[in-house]
Amino acid sequence: MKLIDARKDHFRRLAHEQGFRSRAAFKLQELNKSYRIIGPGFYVLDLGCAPGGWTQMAVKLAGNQGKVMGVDLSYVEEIPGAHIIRENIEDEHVVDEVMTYFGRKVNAVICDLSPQVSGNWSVDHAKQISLNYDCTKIMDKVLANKGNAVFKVFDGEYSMEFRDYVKKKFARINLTKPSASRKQSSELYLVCLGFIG
Ligand SMILES: C[S@@+](CC[C@H](N)C(=O)[O-])C[C@H]1O[C@@H](n2cnc3c(N)ncnc32)[C@H](O)[C@@H]1O
Repeated sequence: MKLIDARKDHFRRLAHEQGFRSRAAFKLQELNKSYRIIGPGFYVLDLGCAPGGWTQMAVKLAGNQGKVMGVDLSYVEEIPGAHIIRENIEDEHVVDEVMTYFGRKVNAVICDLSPQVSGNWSVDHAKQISLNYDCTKIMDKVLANKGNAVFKVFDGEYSMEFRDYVKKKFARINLTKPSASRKQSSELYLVCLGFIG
């Protein structure tokens, strides 16, 4: 077995053992250990949440006093402790649904969006970055002052432009790759701390 397959297998097994729906949950856990994106009592919005690994991890990190909402185009099976809506994040009314559910601004927005991949990297990359810009439109309206965010980024031509766009909105940002993410995949995570608005 190749090393990459062994690592994938390791995180898949771990996800199964610990009841997480995707091994992606461990990427969020690892990022959170380094950057404390989500703390106890946080209100968390998860954009592009299916099948729900990040949402499950967010529920765990935010604890009993926290509140978590997930949004996805796809159906997501119920997750105890989270409110899930099936919506397109490009639709403007998502903001209203978010504010109605939380009743106030949130402490963290987590975005792990991927478009339907075509196999043509430049097209997939451009679409993924465009989804991230849509997330920032929601984020600008719902994230509280000093809140945190994380974005998956398909690395490519427009990544740095996106990083620079987001940079102005936060006190601190860092583009990083958790070890739970395959080395071969061109995905990075942009961690953003201290929303300035
Ligand atoms: C990599 S998956 C997310 C995995 C998730 N974080 C987890 O841990 O289980 C990316 C998701 O983005 C969703 N997505 C893509 N475009 C979307 C859109 N316009 N609105 C809502 N969700 C979208 C996809 O349906 C897909 O479920």
